[in-house]
Amino acid sequence: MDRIRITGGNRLSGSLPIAGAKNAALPLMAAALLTDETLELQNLPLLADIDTLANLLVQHGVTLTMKSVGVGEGHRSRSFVMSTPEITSTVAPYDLVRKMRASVLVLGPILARCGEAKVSLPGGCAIGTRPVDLHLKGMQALGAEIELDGGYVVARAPKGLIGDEVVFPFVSVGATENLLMAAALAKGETRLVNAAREPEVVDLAHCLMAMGAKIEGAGTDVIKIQGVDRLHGAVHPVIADRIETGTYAMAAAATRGDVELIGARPEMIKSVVEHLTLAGVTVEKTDAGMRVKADEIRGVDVMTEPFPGFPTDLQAQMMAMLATADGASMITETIFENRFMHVPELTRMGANINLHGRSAMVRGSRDLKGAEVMATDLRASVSLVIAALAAKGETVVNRVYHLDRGYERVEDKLAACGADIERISG
Ligand SMILES: CC(=O)N[C@H]1[C@@H](OP(=O)(O)OP(=O)(O)OC[C@H]2O[C@@H](n3ccc(=O)[nH]c3=O)[C@H](O)[C@@H]2O)O[C@H](CO)[C@@H](O)[C@@H]1O
Ligand SMILES: C=C(OP(=O)(O)O)C(=O)O
Repeated sequence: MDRIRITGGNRLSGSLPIAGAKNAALPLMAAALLTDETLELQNLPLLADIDTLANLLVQHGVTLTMKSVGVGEGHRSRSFVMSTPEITSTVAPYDLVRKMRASVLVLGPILARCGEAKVSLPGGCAIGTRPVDLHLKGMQALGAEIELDGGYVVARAPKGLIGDEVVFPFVSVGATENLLMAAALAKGETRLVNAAREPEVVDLAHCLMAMGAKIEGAGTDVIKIQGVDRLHGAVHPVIADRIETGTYAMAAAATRGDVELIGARPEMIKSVVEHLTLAGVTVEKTDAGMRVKADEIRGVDVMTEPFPGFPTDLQAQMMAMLATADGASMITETIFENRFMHVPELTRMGANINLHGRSAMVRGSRDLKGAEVMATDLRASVSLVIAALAAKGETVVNRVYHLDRGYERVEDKLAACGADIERISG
C-alpha cells in the first residue's frame, strides 16, 4: 500500500492547478444514464472515485471513451464521452457500490429511465452511518415502490415516476441530486423543498438543462422540475473543485506560504474565505484564480453547515491549519456524527486538541512534530498532509488510497510549490 513521506517546514510558494470537482463529476457521470444520446463531460479530475463510478456505469451499459487533454503546464484533465443507447443492467451490485457511496446516485436515473432499479445499500463509512432514507422517501413520493431485500434497494415504478412535492426534513446533497435526475424524466411537476444549494447541485442542474430538462430554482432551497419525455446529449465542463481549492489554501496558510490557485473560484467558497480572512490569511481573487498568503494565523471559531455555510469537507483541513495558529479555535461539526477521526492522528503530531461531543477545542502551537500517522478517510488524510507540511521533521502518512479518492497528484502539486514530499510505493 502506498505511503506519503513529508519533511515539514518549507513555506509553500508558487502556483498550483485546481482540478474539476469530484463531487460535481460523480452525479454528472450518473446523468449519462438518463439519455440514449451522447453526454461529453470535460474537466474531469484524475481520481480513483471517477474510475470506480466509470466501472459501475459500464456495467449498466454505458459506452465510455476517454480523452486526455493538456490544460496548462504539466496539468492534464480528462473528458469522458458517454453514451447509453440502452441500460443493459438495472442492478448496481454490492461489490461496486461498496467502494463508493456516491454509486447510489445511479438509482434515480435508472429508475426514471427503466421503471425499475436494484441498487446495493452503500453501508456505513468512517465519517458516519450515512443512511439513504431521504433518497428512498423521495423516490416513493414520486410513486416508486421500494423494498429492501438482502442488502439491496429494490425500486419499481412500472408506469413511470410521477412528479410531486418532496419536502426534505434536512438538507441532503445526494438526495437532492438523485431526485433532480429522477424528476427530470417524471411525468408532471416535482418540487424539491429544503433542497441542497451546493454549487455541485447547481452544476448538475445546468448540465441537465443543457440535456433538455426543465428546471427552475437550482441554487435556492426550492427546485421546480417539469418532467420531459426524453433528454438529449450535451457537452458540459465540470466546475472547479472548491474543496481542493480550500484544501490547498489551508496548506499554504499552515506553512505561512504564498500560493496562487489556478482555476479556483473564490465566489464558490465565500464562507471559507471569510473564515480564512478572520484567521489573518490574505485571500485575493486574481485573473487566473485566487492567491492565498499568510504570515501569522490566529484562532477562529468554525461551524460546519450546508452551503452556503462552512463545508464539512474542509473541517479537517481547517483544523490542521488552526492547530498551527496563535490562540484557540472551537470547531463544531454539525453534518456528520463521526467526522473527527483525524483528531487522534493530529494529536500524535503534537496538536493540542480536545474533543467535547461534536466540538473540538484546538489550541494552536508552532511546535507540531512529524510522526507516523494513519489516514482514516479522504479529508482526514489530507489534513495530516497539511499538518505534516507545517511540522518539524518527517511524517509518514499511511493508507494513502483514501487520499487518491479525492486529490489528483497531490505530491506533484505540493512538490511544485516547494514541499519536501514523496510517494513511497508498495
Ligand atoms: C459525493 C458527494 O457529493 N459527497 C458529498 C455529499 O455527500 P452526501 O450526499 O452523502 O451527503 P448528504 O448531504 O446527503 O448528508 C448530509 C447528512 O444527511 C444524512 N443523510 C443523508 C441522506 C439520507 O438519505 N439520510 C441521511 O440521514 C447524512 O448521514 C449526513 O449526516 O455531501 C456531503 C455534505 O456536504 C459531503 O460531505 C460529501 O463530500
Ligand atoms: C465524504 C466525501 O466523499 P463521499 O461522499 O464520496 O464519501 C468527501 O468528498 O469528502
